[in-house]
Amino acid sequence: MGRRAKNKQDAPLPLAQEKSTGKVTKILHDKLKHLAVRDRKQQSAALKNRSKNHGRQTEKRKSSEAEPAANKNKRSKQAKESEDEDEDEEGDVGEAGAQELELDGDGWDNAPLESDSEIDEDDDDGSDSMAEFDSDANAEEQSDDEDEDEEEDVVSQMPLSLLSDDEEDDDNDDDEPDAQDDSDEISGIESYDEFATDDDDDDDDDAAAPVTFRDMEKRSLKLDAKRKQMEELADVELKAAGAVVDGERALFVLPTPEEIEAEKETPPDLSAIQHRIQEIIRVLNNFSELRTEGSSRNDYMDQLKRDMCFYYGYNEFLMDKLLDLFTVSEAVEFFEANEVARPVTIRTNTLKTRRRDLAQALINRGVNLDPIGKWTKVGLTIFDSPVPVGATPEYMAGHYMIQAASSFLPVIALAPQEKEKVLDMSAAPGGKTTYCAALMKNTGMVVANDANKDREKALVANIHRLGISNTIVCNYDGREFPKVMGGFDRVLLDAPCSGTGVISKDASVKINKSQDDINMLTHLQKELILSAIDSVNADSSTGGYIVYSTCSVTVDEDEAVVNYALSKRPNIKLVSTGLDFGSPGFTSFRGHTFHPSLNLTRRFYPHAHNMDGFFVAKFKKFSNKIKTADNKVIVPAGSGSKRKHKKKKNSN
Ligand SMILES: C[S@@+](CC[C@H](N)C(=O)[O-])C[C@H]1O[C@@H](n2cnc3c(N)ncnc32)[C@H](O)[C@@H]1O
Repeated sequence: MGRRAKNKQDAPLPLAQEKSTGKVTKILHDKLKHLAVRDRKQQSAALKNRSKNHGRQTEKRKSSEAEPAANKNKRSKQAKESEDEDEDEEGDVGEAGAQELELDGDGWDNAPLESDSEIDEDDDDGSDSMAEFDSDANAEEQSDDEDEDEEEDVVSQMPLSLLSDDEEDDDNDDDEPDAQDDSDEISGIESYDEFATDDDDDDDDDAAAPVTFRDMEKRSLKLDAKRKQMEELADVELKAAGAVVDGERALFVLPTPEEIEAEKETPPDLSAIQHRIQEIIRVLNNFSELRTEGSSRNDYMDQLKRDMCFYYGYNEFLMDKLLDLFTVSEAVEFFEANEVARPVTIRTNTLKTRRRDLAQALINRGVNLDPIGKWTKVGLTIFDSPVPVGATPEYMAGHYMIQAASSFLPVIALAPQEKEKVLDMSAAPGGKTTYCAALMKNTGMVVANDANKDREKALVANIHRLGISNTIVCNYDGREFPKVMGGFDRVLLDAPCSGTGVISKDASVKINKSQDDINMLTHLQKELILSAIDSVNADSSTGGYIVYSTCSVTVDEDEAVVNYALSKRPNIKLVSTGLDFGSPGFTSFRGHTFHPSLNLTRRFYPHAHNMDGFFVAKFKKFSNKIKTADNKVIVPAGSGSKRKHKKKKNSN
């Protein structure tokens, strides 16, 4: 993964290096770099081409193969995000969302990163002084630095003739190879010939490249022969697999009950089960044409569920829940994504440092990193690190928090402002509390509560390590809250949940959840959300917001809880989370209809967003009074900034 981050870079050298590098050396260095990049491009084109040829033949058989989906998704997403990040660091979502709503003032990210925005502007000047690099440029710069090391390795392994060729050819583009290219071919440098051939064949690469070769016809014949050979090979392979006969797929037939019984007696053949999963999905996706006589959709679904439970290790309850949520193909993507660890991400503690300084410090320790994405100015993805990320001097000094990318989202949505009074109702171990405190620049007050005293130890430790001084920790059941303390400008309820969004971190969720667990959790979540709402002061001049989040993807714990809150508290409404990615929440689900505004909530999935499964809803409380059905007006204790006690009339 680190290589990916390295490869994408084409940024200036880190300043330290540039300062100490003479002009001539730099030119030479740039040439070598150009050479190495070109060489790598050629090699990857060659590889791509080969697999393309082979892939075309096997595509039919493998069309529904979901195995690489999550990884591919992840790769392209990360690459895309990184590219986007390079292009524009200004368009922060939290900020944009807040502006759009005209509710959150400047947005969270302006506060700690004023300097960043200045830097962004300066960066556009094209100046290459260190002070003018924004954090992303810096991260990029470092990756580039590593890239150069890698490139030097590549260069050192290159044939001398090729090296000198590129040196001379420095200013030429790949699409304008010169006589030197030809002479290379003549002199029989095999690798060059091969690269050129592959390049030639690669649609994605520059189309002008092939015109440089003299014996095009010979090469073309050679290429045809190679292709034919590959086709034959692929055919043999496919026929051996019994999947293709004369270009058609063989009819997939469900195993009989006897065959299923016999299967149980033999050691499980995972690849056969995986193949059957794909075949059943293929049939289900084109049922009228591909079904076999006598087998119903339910027969296929039952077999599919059995196979997926076995193959991915889920219990039937969760399998059913997830198949309610996703199409079968998407469910497979979700399962696959859960088999892959999410990238390690960290959040810069802007109370102590800036992202670019942190990135530089970590890079100096050999850490390979990149900004998470353009939606955050404080997050970094760690691709690899020679030192444990939780034990660097920067970590110890509180310069960052190891925090899942998804865990940034509710705080971005909450957008706490300086000098506000904020409640984090279930705060331990404190990723979100400490982010709130940082956005508030250690002003105002954060009340960090959690019902679990043990977990609060980590919360307290993080608060100290990160240098947070505006936060108090308390240990109540959140349901007591409006009575304990109220009148908050904003409340975050990052609710206890089943964790179905974080299976890649905790695989036990696959088998240890039942409907009873979900029922218990949703009951608690519903009580907590009402407490959270009642703890907010609707008359707050800057706030009046509640954010509800879970790391679960079940509708029971997400939309259903939010819908419940809307029905019980007519003094609130859903507003935009300010997050411009994620899927909209469900407005109806399996026969249940939710309030149409549920589409303002956001869902995040590992297979779609390369982050933990997550749900975020943001409410605005517009009144402290609740009108009941029989027209009574109730003012729940804790809504206003001060609790009002009626004076008892003295009976004497
Ligand atoms: C999802 S975790 C919170 C993670 C935390 N917000 C963070 O970002 O680090 C849910 C938390 O809810 C706490 N919790 C469970 N029941 C609670 C209750 N009745 N009142 C308050 N907190 C509760 C758990 O102890 C757990 O720490």
